[in-house]
Amino acid sequence: MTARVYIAGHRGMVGGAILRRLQARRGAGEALELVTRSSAELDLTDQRAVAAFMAETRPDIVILAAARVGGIHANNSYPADFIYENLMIECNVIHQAFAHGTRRLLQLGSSCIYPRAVAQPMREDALLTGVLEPTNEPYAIAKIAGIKLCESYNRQHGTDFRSVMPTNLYGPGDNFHPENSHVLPALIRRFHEAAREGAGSVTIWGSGAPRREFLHVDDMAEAALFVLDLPKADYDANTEPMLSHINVGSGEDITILDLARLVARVTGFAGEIRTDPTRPDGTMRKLMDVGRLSAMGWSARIGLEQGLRETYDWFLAQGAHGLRAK
Ligand SMILES: NC(=O)C1=CN([C@@H]2O[C@H](COP(=O)(O)OP(=O)(O)OC[C@H]3O[C@@H](n4cnc5c(N)ncnc54)[C@H](OP(=O)(O)O)[C@@H]3O)[C@@H](O)[C@H]2O)C=CC1
Ligand SMILES: C[C@H]1O[C@H](OP(=O)(O)OP(=O)(O)OC[C@H]2O[C@@H](n3cnc4c(=O)[nH]c(N)nc43)[C@H](O)[C@@H]2O)[C@@H](O)[C@@H](O)C1=O
Repeated sequence: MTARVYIAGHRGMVGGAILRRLQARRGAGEALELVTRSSAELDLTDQRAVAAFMAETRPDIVILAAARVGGIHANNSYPADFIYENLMIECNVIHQAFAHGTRRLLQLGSSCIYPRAVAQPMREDALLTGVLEPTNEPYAIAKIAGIKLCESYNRQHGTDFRSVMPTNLYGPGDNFHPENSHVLPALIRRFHEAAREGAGSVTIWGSGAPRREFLHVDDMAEAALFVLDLPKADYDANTEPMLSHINVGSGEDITILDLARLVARVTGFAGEIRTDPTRPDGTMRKLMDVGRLSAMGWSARIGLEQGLRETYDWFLAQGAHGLRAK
């Protein structure tokens, strides 16, 4: 029987990578009907619109990769947008999927759900054990609510709603906005422009000392579908009813200064790298414990330098007009 799969957020970096992978599987003969809507066609913060869409399409499977997403500056500048839009999207999609008989759902959270001073690497059971990082607390609260929505519907209604918690992601389709993006695309753009203009120095935000873990979006898409495809008994055997989320990461982290040096090398920038202490560092370290997922049989394949080079090639191929405006 053909499975109808709704990919929410298919125009985004992660949703796009998941869609490409599912299209390839359909092309290889798997019985899949893929349903997509842009935010202009369906605003997922609109409860009535989401209810009508779910009633019309009745997806068997929902992949929730739509969210209000941004880097440290965007999170810090628009906290109301980040908490409101993400809570609304999650409530509407998860509830209406339940109400219209979706048999399995996978939603994406984030590594920022964990307390800011938590032991590294961060285990799934560190959730709700301490104070969150203030620069992204509203977004993190919404992402924690997403996990608890899934768990609550599973416990009360017997649904099969799952959550993956990705580390910092990058790759083709990323947002290269100079202020609102995450660090990796921001640095690709800044170092590329500096190399092209022959600038003597590039300034990165904060002290350069924070450590981050980066995962290529193609690895992320593969991991998401790996978790989605697990038989329910296997998912349940590896999680607990009230601790049901699964970390996804590469298992390796790097300082922001070393990341900047790597980006400089890849983009051909040979000048000085300066730091800007007036910009926030955010959490000093975020490294996922990926033991739960690797015990199930998945681990990352794309190394940071290889992934960075591919992403830079994609960035160059877009030209200035192919990049997102905000
Ligand atoms: N990027 C990262 O480093 C990380 C991402 N994540 C999570 O992964 C998921 C995907 O992120 P990513 O692909 O990077 O984000 P993007 O910003 O690339 O994509 C998000 C997508 O969500 C859609 N969307 C946003 N608001 C609405 C709305 N109101 N109605 C309908 N659609 C909406 C947008 O659709 P449209 O284009 O049609 O407007 C957009 O394509 C998110 O849940 C995010 O929190 C987790 C950890 C790290
Ligand atoms: C995925 C994750 O993303 C966000 O958290 P974050 O990890 O702090 O994200 P970031 O990529 O923006 O920064 C990482 C580090 O890098 C430094 N940094 C240097 N120079 C630039 C720079 O030019 N831009 C940016 N954005 N950061 C820079 C920056 O100061 C910080 O120390 C949250 O949205 C959170 O909610 C979330 O889920």
